Amino acid sequence: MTKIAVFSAGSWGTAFSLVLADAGNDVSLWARRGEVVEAINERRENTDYLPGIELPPSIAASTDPEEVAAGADVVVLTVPSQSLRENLTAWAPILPEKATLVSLMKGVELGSLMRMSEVIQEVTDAPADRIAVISGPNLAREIARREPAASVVACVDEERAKQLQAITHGPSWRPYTSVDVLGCEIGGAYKNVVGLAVGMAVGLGFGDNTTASVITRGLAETARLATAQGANPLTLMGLAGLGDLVATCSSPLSRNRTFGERLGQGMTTEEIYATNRQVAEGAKSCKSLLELARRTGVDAPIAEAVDAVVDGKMTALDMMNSFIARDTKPELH
Ligand SMILES: NC(=O)c1ccc[n+]([C@@H]2O[C@H](COP(=O)([O-])OP(=O)(O)OC[C@H]3O[C@@H](n4cnc5c(N)ncnc54)[C@H](O)[C@@H]3O)[C@@H](O)[C@H]2O)c1
Ligand SMILES: O=P(O)(O)OC[C@H](O)CO
Repeated sequence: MTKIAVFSAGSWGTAFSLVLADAGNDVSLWARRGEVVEAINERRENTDYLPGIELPPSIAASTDPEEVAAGADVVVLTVPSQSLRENLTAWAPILPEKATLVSLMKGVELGSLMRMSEVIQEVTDAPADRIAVISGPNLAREIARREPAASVVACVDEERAKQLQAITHGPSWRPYTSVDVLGCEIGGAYKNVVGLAVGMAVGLGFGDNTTASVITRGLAETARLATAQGANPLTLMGLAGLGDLVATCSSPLSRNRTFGERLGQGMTTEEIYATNRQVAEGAKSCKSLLELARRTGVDAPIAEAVDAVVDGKMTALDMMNSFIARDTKPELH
């Protein structure tokens, strides 16, 4: 039985622990708060982040990171992206030396503009071939209900990706391997920004032509940046690109789409933060991705406009109008 440590017990950490448990692994799950640990261990439910879902006994929770990490073959990291560096700096000394480090996060760090696998590498000194990324159309609540879904397990070391594929493949979750870590991470972070823009269109009352147009141009923008950085263009057509983009932009379960919808309805970013505890990564990663695009010399009108709306410098309606008014050009440029 593979021992897997999951940091932490938010929506995705808890739902992915279920995937791992269903696949026959022994899972230890770190939570910040004692009451979450108690609910998981005693009532078999994460009442805060995944209410109504029964968790199997092979998932054991603790607030002690050392206890959670002890003896782990695989360490899964799933805190909000902007908090990874600080948390991982504290955890790095207690992580088993040979463990595979897996990022489930979909964001780009503000300031450093690093992807999550790069932050992991810098903070832990682990070589790139020990770091993997899992990304795809995986809305936590649907996964927790065991609705069938696929995803991508990416690692520059193909053998390690295959090992992870084997230990995560379960009754309702199908992983594919990839060696394109960069493409998967840019796809995962960018779809949140496009999800915000699509949510704004929905909040403004626009229909499927509008959302399909934003999704498609969002995919073009994502692929422009990812390929300029060295990603395989086909990754963006796959589960970690198009797949995740479609799931996020279509689903009322998506926190990013919902955040965008509220902006479209006229709420401010501060008002949304005041009513929502869960992370909408795109509201921060729009800034880091925009800066990454600027430094790479890539045109990123959607990230630029989303950033302006999030900062209250533009309305959602002005954003939509600005997309239409842009200089015309061939589709494939
Ligand atoms: N929820 C999903 O459907 C889903 C699916 C795939 C990937 N993801 C990605 O997984 C990552 C985590 O998302 P989530 O959905 O679990 O978020 P969440 O908001 O549901 O949970 C976040 C977790 O991190 C903890 N946390 C918050 N701030 C923290 C801090 N400063 N330090 C330490 N812990 C902190 C919270 O207590 C909670 O346990 C994000 O990058 C997200 O994009 C989410
Ligand atoms: O709820 P969101 O917007 O963070 O999206 C969740 C997942 O990333 C969908 O795959």
